[in-house]
Amino acid sequence: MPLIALTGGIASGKSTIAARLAEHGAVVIDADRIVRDVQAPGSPVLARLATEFGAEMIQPDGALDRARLGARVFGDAEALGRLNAIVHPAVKQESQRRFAAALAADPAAVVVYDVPLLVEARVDDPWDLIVVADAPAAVREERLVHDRGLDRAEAQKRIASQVPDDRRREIADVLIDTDGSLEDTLRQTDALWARLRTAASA
Ligand SMILES: CC(C)(COP(=O)(O)OP(=O)(O)OC[C@H]1O[C@@H](n2cnc3c(N)ncnc32)[C@H](O)[C@@H]1O)[C@@H](O)C(=O)NCCC(=O)NCCS
Ligand SMILES: Nc1ncnc2c1ncn2[C@@H]1O[C@H](COP(=O)(O)OP(=O)(O)OP(=O)(O)O)[C@@H](O)[C@H]1O
Repeated sequence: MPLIALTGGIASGKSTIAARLAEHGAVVIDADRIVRDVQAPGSPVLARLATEFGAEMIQPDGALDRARLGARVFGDAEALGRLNAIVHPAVKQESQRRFAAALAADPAAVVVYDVPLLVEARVDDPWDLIVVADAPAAVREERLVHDRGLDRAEAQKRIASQVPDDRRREIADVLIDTDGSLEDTLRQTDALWARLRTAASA
């Protein structure tokens, strides 16, 4: 089972690449999805977040107030570090459980882990291949403002909460340039899939 890490800064196009790989047959495991699952109402992670950041971080329906916690941590490195220390171990454990489940279901599966914070949190794991979606920070900032409706200061804080682009490029086995058209990104993704298929049958 090849285990592939797909990383990139916020709004670099990871989801676009992951969706295309899934169409080809890859099993995609999404770290942002796991984050939400381990923070579900009633979870131990959510209880620790309330202790650390205040009960007002929990909404009346029991769910995490994501906008409120985001406003608290992005732009405050110390608070972000405390958030990461609570959430990341649970995400690591759950992701490894999902990799094992994918392997058990199909030993030949190509498993792709869509993970924004690879350099920051998981670079030393035993990946067979590291794929990096790469678009300049200025382009990603525009996408956050125009496509996702973040205000500019918020977008800049999120980008600044992650390592700079060159740190991701340094660890890339495959770099997908996501600064062009969507068709360009899909073409590069198809080429990656062809490479994975060839490696699997060799
Ligand atoms: C702070 C929270 C509640 C904000 O939630 P929100 O719904 O606004 O954002 P969402 O979770 O969808 O994340 C969107 C993007 O923000 C970036 N981001 C999220 N968390 C972080 C972080 N701790 N450091 C840097 N960038 C981050 C990623 O690029 C991610 O894809 C949430 O992001 C969170 O709990 N983050 C901590 C867990 C984490 O590190 N997640 C990143 C992947 S493991
Ligand atoms: N060449 C391109 N490749 C990929 N995405 C592009 C491209 N041009 C524009 N986009 C747009 O950029 C946005 C990238 O968002 P996407 O959700 O794929 O990024 P992401 O890396 O998964 O973000 P996040 O870290 O927030 O999960 C999408 O709205 C997509 O349509």
